[in-house]
Amino acid sequence: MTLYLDDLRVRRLGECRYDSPFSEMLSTKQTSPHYVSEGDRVLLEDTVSMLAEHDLPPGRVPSFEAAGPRRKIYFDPDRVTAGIVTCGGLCPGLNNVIRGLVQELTVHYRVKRILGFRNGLKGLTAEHRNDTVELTFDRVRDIHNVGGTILGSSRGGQDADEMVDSLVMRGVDIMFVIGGDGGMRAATFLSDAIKARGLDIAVVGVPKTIDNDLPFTDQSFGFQSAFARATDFISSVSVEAAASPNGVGIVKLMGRHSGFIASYAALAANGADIVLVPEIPFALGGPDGLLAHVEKHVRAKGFVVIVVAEGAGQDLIEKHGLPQHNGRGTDASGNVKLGNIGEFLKEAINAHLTAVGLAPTMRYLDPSYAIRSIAANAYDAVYCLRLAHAAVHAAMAGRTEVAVARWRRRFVHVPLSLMTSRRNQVDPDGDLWMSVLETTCQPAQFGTAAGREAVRPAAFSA
Ligand SMILES: Nc1ncnc2c1ncn2[C@@H]1O[C@H](COP(=O)(O)OP(=O)(O)O)[C@@H](O)[C@H]1O
Ligand SMILES: O=P(O)(O)OC[C@H]1O[C@](O)(COP(=O)(O)O)[C@@H](O)[C@@H]1O
Ligand SMILES: [Mg+2]
Repeated sequence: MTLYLDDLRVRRLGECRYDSPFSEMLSTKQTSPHYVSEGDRVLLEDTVSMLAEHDLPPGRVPSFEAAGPRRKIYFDPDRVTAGIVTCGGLCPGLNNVIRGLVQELTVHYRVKRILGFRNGLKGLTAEHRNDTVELTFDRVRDIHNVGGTILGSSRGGQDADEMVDSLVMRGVDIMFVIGGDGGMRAATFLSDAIKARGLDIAVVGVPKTIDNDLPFTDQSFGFQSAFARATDFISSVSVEAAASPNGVGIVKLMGRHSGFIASYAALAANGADIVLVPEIPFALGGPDGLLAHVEKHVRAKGFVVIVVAEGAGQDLIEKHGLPQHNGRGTDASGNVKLGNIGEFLKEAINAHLTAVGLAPTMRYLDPSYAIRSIAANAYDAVYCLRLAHAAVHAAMAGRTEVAVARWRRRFVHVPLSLMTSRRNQVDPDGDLWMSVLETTCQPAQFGTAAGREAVRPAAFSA
Protein backbone atom coordinates (compact mmCIF):
# COMPACT_ATOMS: atom_id res chain seq x y z
CA MET A 1 0.00 0.00 0.00
CA THR A 2 1.52 3.31 -1.07
CA LEU A 3 0.76 6.14 1.30
CA TYR A 4 0.71 9.79 0.28
CA LEU A 5 0.87 12.90 2.43
CA ASP A 6 -2.89 13.38 2.18
CA ASP A 7 -3.53 9.87 3.57
CA LEU A 8 -1.64 10.87 6.71
CA ARG A 9 -3.46 14.12 7.42
CA VAL A 10 -5.44 14.24 10.64
CA ARG A 11 -8.94 15.70 10.84
CA ARG A 12 -9.43 18.79 13.03
CA LEU A 13 -12.73 19.80 14.55
CA GLY A 14 -12.06 23.47 13.89
CA GLU A 15 -9.89 26.48 14.56
CA CYS A 16 -7.91 26.50 17.81
CA ARG A 17 -8.94 29.69 19.60
CA TYR A 18 -8.07 29.14 23.26
CA ASP A 19 -4.64 29.67 24.78
CA SER A 20 -3.14 26.40 25.87
CA PRO A 21 -1.66 26.11 29.38
CA PHE A 22 1.55 25.20 27.55
CA SER A 23 1.69 28.25 25.27
CA GLU A 24 4.36 30.06 27.24
CA MET A 25 6.57 26.97 27.50
CA LEU A 26 6.27 26.44 23.74
CA SER A 27 6.97 30.02 22.66
CA THR A 28 10.70 29.49 22.20
CA LYS A 29 10.70 25.85 21.12
CA GLN A 30 11.83 24.74 17.69
CA THR A 31 12.64 21.42 16.08
CA SER A 32 15.82 19.83 17.39
CA PRO A 33 17.10 16.24 17.42
CA HIS A 34 14.89 15.68 20.48
CA TYR A 35 11.86 17.78 19.75
CA VAL A 36 9.50 18.24 16.81
CA SER A 37 7.81 21.64 16.76
CA GLU A 38 4.11 21.82 16.07
CA GLY A 39 4.68 23.16 12.55
CA ASP A 40 7.04 20.36 11.56
CA ARG A 41 6.22 16.77 10.52
CA VAL A 42 7.73 13.32 11.10
CA LEU A 43 8.73 11.24 8.09
CA LEU A 44 6.87 8.01 7.44
CA GLU A 45 9.93 6.35 5.95
CA ASP A 46 13.50 6.51 7.14
CA THR A 47 15.83 5.15 4.48
CA VAL A 48 17.42 7.05 1.66
CA SER A 49 16.23 4.50 -0.87
CA MET A 50 12.60 4.67 0.25
CA LEU A 51 12.66 8.47 0.10
CA ALA A 52 14.33 8.42 -3.30
CA GLU A 53 11.61 6.12 -4.62
CA HIS A 54 9.01 8.85 -4.14
CA ASP A 55 11.11 11.52 -5.79
CA LEU A 56 8.95 14.21 -4.15
CA PRO A 57 9.92 17.65 -2.81
CA PRO A 58 10.42 17.66 1.01
CA GLY A 59 7.05 19.32 1.63
CA ARG A 60 5.20 16.49 -0.17
CA VAL A 61 6.89 13.40 1.22
CA PRO A 62 4.57 11.22 3.32
CA SER A 63 4.77 12.35 6.92
CA PHE A 64 2.86 12.36 10.18
CA GLU A 65 1.75 15.30 12.27
CA ALA A 66 3.92 15.44 15.38
CA ALA A 67 2.16 14.79 18.69
CA GLY A 68 2.56 17.14 21.64
CA PRO A 69 1.10 20.30 23.14
CA ARG A 70 -0.05 23.19 20.93
CA ARG A 71 0.06 26.88 21.73
CA LYS A 72 -3.62 27.26 20.91
CA ILE A 73 -6.29 24.67 21.69
CA TYR A 74 -9.77 23.97 20.36
CA PHE A 75 -11.72 23.05 23.48
CA ASP A 76 -12.43 25.40 26.36
CA PRO A 77 -11.11 23.29 29.29
CA ASP A 78 -13.71 24.77 31.65
CA ARG A 79 -16.50 23.25 29.59
CA VAL A 80 -14.99 19.92 28.60
CA THR A 81 -16.22 16.50 29.63
CA ALA A 82 -13.88 13.67 28.71
CA GLY A 83 -14.72 9.96 28.51
CA ILE A 84 -12.36 7.01 28.75
CA VAL A 85 -12.93 3.37 27.80
CA THR A 86 -10.64 0.32 27.64
CA CYS A 87 -11.60 -2.52 25.30
CA GLY A 88 -10.46 -5.94 24.12
CA GLY A 89 -7.86 -8.19 25.74
CA LEU A 90 -5.79 -7.00 28.68
CA CYS A 91 -2.28 -5.72 28.36
CA PRO A 92 0.19 -4.31 30.89
CA GLY A 93 -0.09 -0.54 31.25
CA LEU A 94 -3.83 0.04 30.76
CA ASN A 95 -4.11 1.59 34.22
CA ASN A 96 -1.02 3.70 33.56
CA VAL A 97 -2.68 5.15 30.46
CA ILE A 98 -5.90 5.86 32.36
CA ARG A 99 -3.94 7.52 35.16
CA GLY A 100 -1.88 9.54 32.69
CA LEU A 101 -4.98 10.78 30.85
CA VAL A 102 -6.70 11.82 34.07
CA GLN A 103 -3.57 13.46 35.44
CA GLU A 104 -2.87 15.46 32.28
CA LEU A 105 -6.50 16.48 31.84
CA THR A 106 -6.97 17.61 35.43
CA VAL A 107 -3.57 18.96 36.47
CA HIS A 108 -2.60 20.92 33.36
CA TYR A 109 -5.78 21.53 31.38
CA ARG A 110 -7.97 21.77 34.50
CA VAL A 111 -10.71 19.67 32.97
CA LYS A 112 -13.28 19.09 35.70
CA ARG A 113 -15.36 16.15 34.50
CA ILE A 114 -13.97 12.81 33.36
CA LEU A 115 -16.18 9.75 32.98
CA GLY A 116 -14.84 6.22 32.88
CA PHE A 117 -17.17 3.94 30.89
CA ARG A 118 -17.12 0.43 32.33
CA ASN A 119 -16.47 -2.95 30.74
CA GLY A 120 -15.34 -1.86 27.31
CA LEU A 121 -17.56 -0.40 24.64
CA LYS A 122 -20.46 -2.28 26.18
CA GLY A 123 -20.33 0.59 28.67
CA LEU A 124 -21.51 2.94 25.93
CA THR A 125 -24.69 1.01 25.19
CA ALA A 126 -28.09 2.30 26.30
CA GLU A 127 -28.23 -0.31 29.04
CA HIS A 128 -24.92 0.66 30.65
CA ARG A 129 -24.29 4.30 29.69
CA ASN A 130 -25.21 5.69 33.09
CA ASP A 131 -23.04 3.27 35.01
CA THR A 132 -19.85 5.31 34.79
CA VAL A 133 -17.01 6.05 37.20
CA GLU A 134 -16.13 9.69 37.96
CA LEU A 135 -12.39 9.78 37.40
CA THR A 136 -10.52 12.21 39.60
CA PHE A 137 -6.80 12.26 40.19
CA ASP A 138 -7.37 10.97 43.72
CA ARG A 139 -9.31 8.02 42.30
CA VAL A 140 -6.48 7.00 39.94
CA ARG A 141 -3.44 7.96 42.01
CA ASP A 142 -2.27 4.40 42.76
CA ILE A 143 -3.78 2.37 39.94
CA HIS A 144 -0.58 2.11 37.90
CA ASN A 145 0.85 -0.34 40.39
CA VAL A 146 -1.52 -3.10 39.32
CA GLY A 147 -2.25 -4.87 36.05
CA GLY A 148 -5.60 -5.06 34.27
CA THR A 149 -7.86 -2.05 33.96
CA ILE A 150 -9.90 -0.41 36.71
CA LEU A 151 -12.59 0.25 34.11
CA GLY A 152 -12.93 -3.38 33.01
CA SER A 153 -12.95 -4.51 29.40
CA SER A 154 -14.93 -6.73 27.06
CA ARG A 155 -15.28 -8.10 23.56
CA GLY A 156 -18.34 -8.05 21.29
CA GLY A 157 -19.74 -5.46 18.85
CA GLN A 158 -21.95 -2.47 19.64
CA ASP A 159 -24.11 -0.19 17.53
CA ALA A 160 -22.22 3.01 16.66
CA ASP A 161 -25.32 5.23 16.79
CA GLU A 162 -26.27 3.91 20.20
CA MET A 163 -22.73 4.75 21.40
CA VAL A 164 -23.00 8.27 19.97
CA ASP A 165 -26.34 8.69 21.78
CA SER A 166 -24.53 7.80 24.99
CA LEU A 167 -21.83 10.41 24.39
CA VAL A 168 -24.47 13.05 23.68
CA MET A 169 -26.59 12.10 26.70
CA ARG A 170 -23.56 12.14 29.00
CA GLY A 171 -22.28 15.40 27.50
CA VAL A 172 -18.96 13.94 26.38
CA ASP A 173 -16.79 16.23 24.21
CA ILE A 174 -13.69 14.06 24.01
CA MET A 175 -13.68 10.27 23.95
CA PHE A 176 -10.47 8.32 24.55
CA VAL A 177 -10.63 4.73 23.27
CA ILE A 178 -7.83 2.50 24.53
CA GLY A 179 -8.06 -0.60 22.38
CA GLY A 180 -6.50 -2.97 19.87
CA ASP A 181 -7.37 -3.50 16.23
CA GLY A 182 -11.00 -4.17 17.22
CA GLY A 183 -11.12 -1.12 19.46
CA MET A 184 -9.54 1.10 16.79
CA ARG A 185 -12.06 -0.20 14.25
CA ALA A 186 -14.91 0.52 16.65
CA ALA A 187 -13.47 4.01 17.31
CA THR A 188 -13.44 4.62 13.55
CA PHE A 189 -17.13 3.63 13.28
CA LEU A 190 -17.88 5.82 16.29
CA SER A 191 -16.09 8.79 14.65
CA ASP A 192 -17.97 8.18 11.38
CA ALA A 193 -21.29 8.21 13.20
CA ILE A 194 -20.32 11.39 15.08
CA LYS A 195 -19.32 13.08 11.82
CA ALA A 196 -22.52 11.97 10.08
CA ARG A 197 -24.50 13.79 12.78
CA GLY A 198 -22.28 16.87 12.59
CA LEU A 199 -21.36 16.64 16.28
CA ASP A 200 -18.41 18.38 17.88
CA ILE A 201 -16.92 15.35 19.65
CA ALA A 202 -13.28 14.33 19.36
CA VAL A 203 -12.35 10.63 19.28
CA VAL A 204 -8.75 9.83 20.13
CA GLY A 205 -7.40 6.28 20.15
CA VAL A 206 -4.58 4.94 22.27
CA PRO A 207 -3.51 1.72 20.50
CA LYS A 208 -3.25 -1.27 22.80
CA THR A 209 -2.14 -4.76 21.85
CA ILE A 210 -0.10 -7.32 23.65
CA ASP A 211 0.53 -9.02 20.31
CA ASN A 212 2.22 -5.86 18.94
CA ASP A 213 0.23 -6.38 15.76
CA LEU A 214 -0.95 -2.80 15.17
CA PRO A 215 0.83 -0.89 12.39
CA PHE A 216 2.45 2.56 12.54
CA THR A 217 3.70 2.08 16.05
CA ASP A 218 7.25 0.95 16.82
CA GLN A 219 6.09 -1.25 19.65
CA SER A 220 2.82 -1.14 21.51
CA PHE A 221 2.72 -0.27 25.20
CA GLY A 222 2.85 -3.22 27.56
CA PHE A 223 4.57 -5.39 24.99
CA GLN A 224 7.94 -5.07 26.66
CA SER A 225 6.55 -5.95 30.11
CA ALA A 226 4.74 -8.94 28.63
CA PHE A 227 7.66 -10.45 26.78
CA ALA A 228 9.95 -9.82 29.76
CA ARG A 229 7.55 -11.90 31.89
CA ALA A 230 7.43 -14.57 29.17
CA THR A 231 11.19 -15.07 29.45
CA ASP A 232 10.69 -16.41 32.99
CA PHE A 233 8.62 -19.26 31.59
CA ILE A 234 11.17 -20.02 28.88
CA SER A 235 13.86 -20.17 31.56
CA SER A 236 11.70 -22.51 33.66
CA VAL A 237 11.11 -25.03 30.88
CA SER A 238 14.78 -24.78 29.85
CA VAL A 239 15.89 -25.73 33.37
CA GLU A 240 13.34 -28.54 33.53
CA ALA A 241 14.12 -29.90 30.06
CA ALA A 242 17.88 -29.78 30.60
CA ALA A 243 17.55 -31.75 33.84
CA SER A 244 15.29 -34.47 32.39
CA PRO A 245 16.04 -37.52 30.22
CA ASN A 246 15.37 -36.51 26.59
CA GLY A 247 13.80 -33.32 27.88
CA VAL A 248 11.48 -31.35 25.62
CA GLY A 249 10.48 -27.92 26.86
CA ILE A 250 7.65 -26.12 25.06
CA VAL A 251 6.30 -22.68 25.90
CA LYS A 252 3.24 -21.42 24.07
CA LEU A 253 2.95 -17.65 24.04
CA MET A 254 0.20 -15.30 22.90
CA GLY A 255 0.31 -13.98 19.35
CA ARG A 256 -2.76 -14.66 17.31
CA HIS A 257 -1.39 -13.56 13.93
CA SER A 258 1.98 -12.09 14.86
CA GLY A 259 4.90 -13.82 16.53
CA PHE A 260 6.46 -10.80 18.20
CA ILE A 261 6.12 -11.98 21.80
CA ALA A 262 7.56 -15.39 20.92
CA SER A 263 10.45 -13.81 18.98
CA TYR A 264 11.37 -11.18 21.56
CA ALA A 265 10.97 -13.47 24.55
CA ALA A 266 13.12 -16.10 22.86
CA LEU A 267 15.81 -13.51 22.11
CA ALA A 268 15.69 -12.19 25.67
CA ALA A 269 15.86 -15.65 27.25
CA ASN A 270 18.46 -16.70 24.67
CA GLY A 271 17.81 -20.33 25.54
CA ALA A 272 15.37 -21.46 22.88
CA ASP A 273 16.46 -23.85 20.16
CA ILE A 274 13.38 -23.34 18.01
CA VAL A 275 10.93 -20.46 17.61
CA LEU A 276 7.71 -20.98 15.67
CA VAL A 277 5.56 -18.02 14.58
CA PRO A 278 2.35 -17.65 12.55
CA GLU A 279 4.16 -15.76 9.78
CA ILE A 280 6.41 -18.69 8.86
CA PRO A 281 4.74 -22.00 8.00
CA PHE A 282 6.59 -25.17 8.89
CA ALA A 283 6.47 -28.89 8.11
CA LEU A 284 6.51 -31.49 10.85
CA GLY A 285 7.74 -34.53 8.94
CA GLY A 286 10.50 -35.19 6.42
CA PRO A 287 14.29 -35.01 6.72
CA ASP A 288 14.30 -31.24 7.23
CA GLY A 289 11.01 -30.99 9.09
CA LEU A 290 10.49 -29.86 12.68
CA LEU A 291 10.40 -33.38 14.16
CA ALA A 292 13.74 -34.34 12.62
CA HIS A 293 15.25 -31.13 13.97
CA VAL A 294 13.88 -31.77 17.46
CA GLU A 295 15.29 -35.30 17.33
CA LYS A 296 18.69 -33.94 16.29
CA HIS A 297 18.81 -31.63 19.32
CA VAL A 298 17.78 -34.37 21.73
CA ARG A 299 20.41 -36.74 20.33
CA ALA A 300 23.13 -34.06 20.34
CA LYS A 301 22.65 -32.35 23.68
CA GLY A 302 19.96 -34.33 25.48
CA PHE A 303 17.16 -31.77 25.38
CA VAL A 304 15.42 -29.14 23.27
CA VAL A 305 13.52 -25.92 24.03
CA ILE A 306 10.73 -24.67 21.73
CA VAL A 307 8.91 -21.36 21.90
CA VAL A 308 5.72 -21.31 19.88
CA ALA A 309 3.31 -18.46 19.21
CA GLU A 310 -0.33 -19.48 19.59
CA GLY A 311 -1.12 -18.70 15.95
CA ALA A 312 1.71 -20.81 14.49
CA GLY A 313 1.09 -24.03 12.57
CA GLN A 314 -2.69 -23.66 12.38
CA ASP A 315 -2.68 -25.32 8.95
CA LEU A 316 -1.06 -28.41 10.49
CA ILE A 317 -3.66 -28.67 13.24
CA GLU A 318 -6.42 -28.46 10.64
CA LYS A 319 -4.80 -31.19 8.58
CA HIS A 320 -3.36 -33.59 11.14
CA GLY A 321 -4.61 -32.58 14.57
CA LEU A 322 -6.90 -34.38 16.92
CA PRO A 323 -10.40 -32.82 17.10
CA GLN A 324 -9.79 -31.46 20.61
CA HIS A 325 -6.92 -29.30 19.32
CA ASN A 326 -8.94 -27.61 16.59
CA GLY A 327 -10.04 -24.01 16.73
CA ARG A 328 -13.76 -23.38 16.65
CA GLY A 329 -15.43 -20.34 15.09
CA THR A 330 -14.88 -16.81 16.32
CA ASP A 331 -15.16 -14.93 19.60
CA ALA A 332 -17.71 -12.19 20.30
CA SER A 333 -15.56 -9.62 18.48
CA GLY A 334 -15.11 -11.81 15.41
CA ASN A 335 -11.54 -12.89 16.24
CA VAL A 336 -10.81 -16.46 15.11
CA LYS A 337 -10.57 -18.99 17.91
CA LEU A 338 -7.32 -20.81 17.31
CA GLY A 339 -6.41 -24.45 17.56
CA ASN A 340 -4.08 -25.39 20.41
CA ILE A 341 -0.66 -25.59 18.76
CA GLY A 342 1.08 -26.24 22.08
CA GLU A 343 -0.88 -29.42 22.86
CA PHE A 344 -0.61 -30.47 19.22
CA LEU A 345 3.19 -30.17 19.22
CA LYS A 346 3.45 -31.86 22.58
CA GLU A 347 1.67 -34.95 21.25
CA ALA A 348 3.43 -34.95 17.86
CA ILE A 349 6.90 -34.65 19.41
CA ASN A 350 6.14 -37.18 22.13
CA ALA A 351 4.94 -39.69 19.51
CA HIS A 352 7.92 -39.08 17.22
CA LEU A 353 10.63 -39.31 19.89
CA THR A 354 9.03 -42.41 21.39
CA ALA A 355 8.91 -44.01 17.93
CA VAL A 356 12.64 -43.41 17.39
CA GLY A 357 13.57 -44.81 20.81
CA LEU A 358 14.09 -41.52 22.63
CA ALA A 359 11.11 -41.60 25.00
CA PRO A 360 10.98 -37.95 26.07
CA THR A 361 10.18 -36.05 29.24
CA MET A 362 7.71 -33.39 28.12
CA ARG A 363 7.61 -30.03 29.91
CA TYR A 364 4.87 -27.83 28.50
CA LEU A 365 3.85 -24.38 29.75
CA ASP A 366 1.06 -22.13 28.46
CA PRO A 367 1.46 -18.95 30.51
CA SER A 368 -0.97 -16.90 28.34
CA TYR A 369 -2.91 -14.78 30.86
CA ALA A 370 0.03 -14.74 33.28
CA ILE A 371 2.00 -12.52 30.92
CA ARG A 372 -0.68 -10.00 29.99
CA SER A 373 -2.24 -9.44 33.40
CA ILE A 374 0.85 -8.01 35.08
CA ALA A 375 1.59 -4.38 35.90
CA ALA A 376 3.70 -2.39 33.44
CA ASN A 377 7.45 -2.40 34.00
CA ALA A 378 9.35 0.88 34.37
CA TYR A 379 9.95 1.23 30.62
CA ASP A 380 6.28 0.71 29.76
CA ALA A 381 5.19 2.97 32.63
CA VAL A 382 7.09 5.85 31.02
CA TYR A 383 5.82 4.94 27.57
CA CYS A 384 2.17 4.78 28.74
CA LEU A 385 2.45 8.13 30.47
CA ARG A 386 3.90 9.81 27.39
CA LEU A 387 1.22 8.28 25.14
CA ALA A 388 -1.42 9.59 27.55
CA HIS A 389 0.12 13.08 27.42
CA ALA A 390 0.12 12.95 23.62
CA ALA A 391 -3.50 11.78 23.53
CA VAL A 392 -4.69 14.62 25.78
CA HIS A 393 -2.76 17.25 23.78
CA ALA A 394 -4.23 15.91 20.52
CA ALA A 395 -7.78 15.95 21.86
CA MET A 396 -7.57 19.40 23.46
CA ALA A 397 -6.24 20.75 20.15
CA GLY A 398 -9.35 19.39 18.42
CA ARG A 399 -7.75 16.49 16.61
CA THR A 400 -10.18 13.68 15.94
CA GLU A 401 -10.36 10.26 14.23
CA VAL A 402 -6.79 9.95 15.34
CA ALA A 403 -4.56 7.59 17.29
CA VAL A 404 -1.39 8.56 19.10
CA ALA A 405 1.61 6.35 18.48
CA ARG A 406 5.37 6.27 18.67
CA TRP A 407 6.82 5.93 15.21
CA ARG A 408 10.58 5.74 14.74
CA ARG A 409 10.92 7.02 18.32
CA ARG A 410 8.82 10.16 17.75
CA PHE A 411 5.29 10.57 19.09
CA VAL A 412 2.90 11.18 16.19
CA HIS A 413 -0.77 11.45 15.20
CA VAL A 414 -1.96 8.60 12.97
CA PRO A 415 -5.37 8.77 11.25
CA LEU A 416 -7.51 6.10 12.97
CA SER A 417 -8.43 4.32 9.76
CA LEU A 418 -4.75 3.61 9.10
CA MET A 419 -4.38 1.77 12.40
CA THR A 420 -6.55 -1.03 11.03
CA SER A 421 -5.42 -0.85 7.41
CA ARG A 422 -2.83 -3.56 7.84
CA ARG A 423 -1.38 -5.86 10.46
CA ASN A 424 2.09 -5.59 11.92
CA GLN A 425 3.80 -8.96 11.55
CA VAL A 426 7.23 -10.47 11.91
CA ASP A 427 8.81 -10.07 8.48
CA PRO A 428 10.48 -13.33 7.41
CA ASP A 429 12.96 -11.15 5.48
CA GLY A 430 13.36 -8.60 8.25
CA ASP A 431 16.16 -8.16 10.73
CA LEU A 432 14.16 -9.29 13.78
CA TRP A 433 13.62 -12.75 12.31
CA MET A 434 17.24 -12.80 11.19
CA SER A 435 18.25 -12.23 14.82
CA VAL A 436 16.01 -15.13 15.86
CA LEU A 437 17.69 -17.40 13.31
CA GLU A 438 21.13 -16.19 14.40
CA THR A 439 20.30 -16.92 18.03
CA THR A 440 18.54 -20.27 17.72
CA CYS A 441 20.58 -21.55 14.75
CA GLN A 442 17.36 -23.09 13.44
CA PRO A 443 16.98 -23.40 9.67
CA ALA A 444 15.20 -20.56 7.84
CA GLN A 445 12.37 -23.01 7.17
CA PHE A 446 11.36 -26.45 8.40
CA GLY A 447 10.66 -28.38 5.21
CA THR A 448 10.51 -27.09 1.67
CA ALA A 449 7.33 -25.42 0.49
CA ALA A 450 6.44 -28.57 -1.46
CA GLY A 451 7.39 -30.75 1.50
CA ARG A 452 5.18 -28.75 3.82
CA GLU A 453 2.21 -29.72 1.69
CA ALA A 454 3.08 -33.33 1.02
CA VAL A 455 4.73 -34.73 4.13
CA ARG A 456 2.49 -36.31 6.71
CA PRO A 457 4.33 -37.01 9.95
CA ALA A 458 4.56 -40.62 11.11
CA ALA A 459 2.88 -39.77 14.40
CA PHE A 460 -0.30 -38.73 12.65
CA SER A 461 -0.40 -41.26 9.81
CA ALA A 462 -3.77 -42.88 9.45
N1 LIG B 1 -15.86 -5.13 13.39
C1 LIG B 1 -16.24 -4.46 14.48
N2 LIG B 1 -17.32 -3.64 14.43
C2 LIG B 1 -17.71 -2.96 15.50
N3 LIG B 1 -17.12 -3.01 16.69
C3 LIG B 1 -16.06 -3.79 16.80
C4 LIG B 1 -15.55 -4.57 15.71
N4 LIG B 1 -14.48 -5.25 16.13
C5 LIG B 1 -14.32 -4.93 17.42
N5 LIG B 1 -15.25 -4.06 17.82
C6 LIG B 1 -15.37 -3.44 19.13
O1 LIG B 1 -14.08 -3.29 19.70
C7 LIG B 1 -14.04 -3.95 20.95
C8 LIG B 1 -12.72 -4.61 21.14
O2 LIG B 1 -12.41 -5.48 20.06
P1 LIG B 1 -11.58 -6.80 20.28
O3 LIG B 1 -11.28 -7.39 18.96
O4 LIG B 1 -12.28 -7.67 21.26
O5 LIG B 1 -10.29 -6.32 21.03
P2 LIG B 1 -9.09 -5.38 20.61
O6 LIG B 1 -9.58 -3.97 20.63
O7 LIG B 1 -8.12 -5.62 21.69
O8 LIG B 1 -8.62 -5.85 19.29
C9 LIG B 1 -15.22 -4.91 20.93
O9 LIG B 1 -15.76 -5.07 22.20
C10 LIG B 1 -16.21 -4.21 20.07
O10 LIG B 1 -16.92 -3.28 20.83
O1 LIG C 1 -8.93 -15.03 25.91
P1 LIG C 1 -9.08 -13.68 25.27
O2 LIG C 1 -9.38 -12.59 26.22
O3 LIG C 1 -10.01 -13.71 24.11
O4 LIG C 1 -7.69 -13.27 24.70
C1 LIG C 1 -6.89 -14.07 23.92
C2 LIG C 1 -6.24 -13.27 22.85
O5 LIG C 1 -5.96 -11.96 23.19
C3 LIG C 1 -4.73 -11.55 22.64
O6 LIG C 1 -3.91 -11.25 23.73
C4 LIG C 1 -4.84 -10.36 21.75
O7 LIG C 1 -5.98 -9.66 22.09
P2 LIG C 1 -6.27 -8.17 21.66
O8 LIG C 1 -6.39 -8.12 20.18
O9 LIG C 1 -7.50 -7.91 22.38
O10 LIG C 1 -5.12 -7.34 22.15
C5 LIG C 1 -4.24 -12.71 21.82
O11 LIG C 1 -2.89 -12.88 21.83
C6 LIG C 1 -4.99 -13.86 22.41
O12 LIG C 1 -5.27 -14.81 21.45
MG1 LIG D 1 -7.45 -7.53 18.60
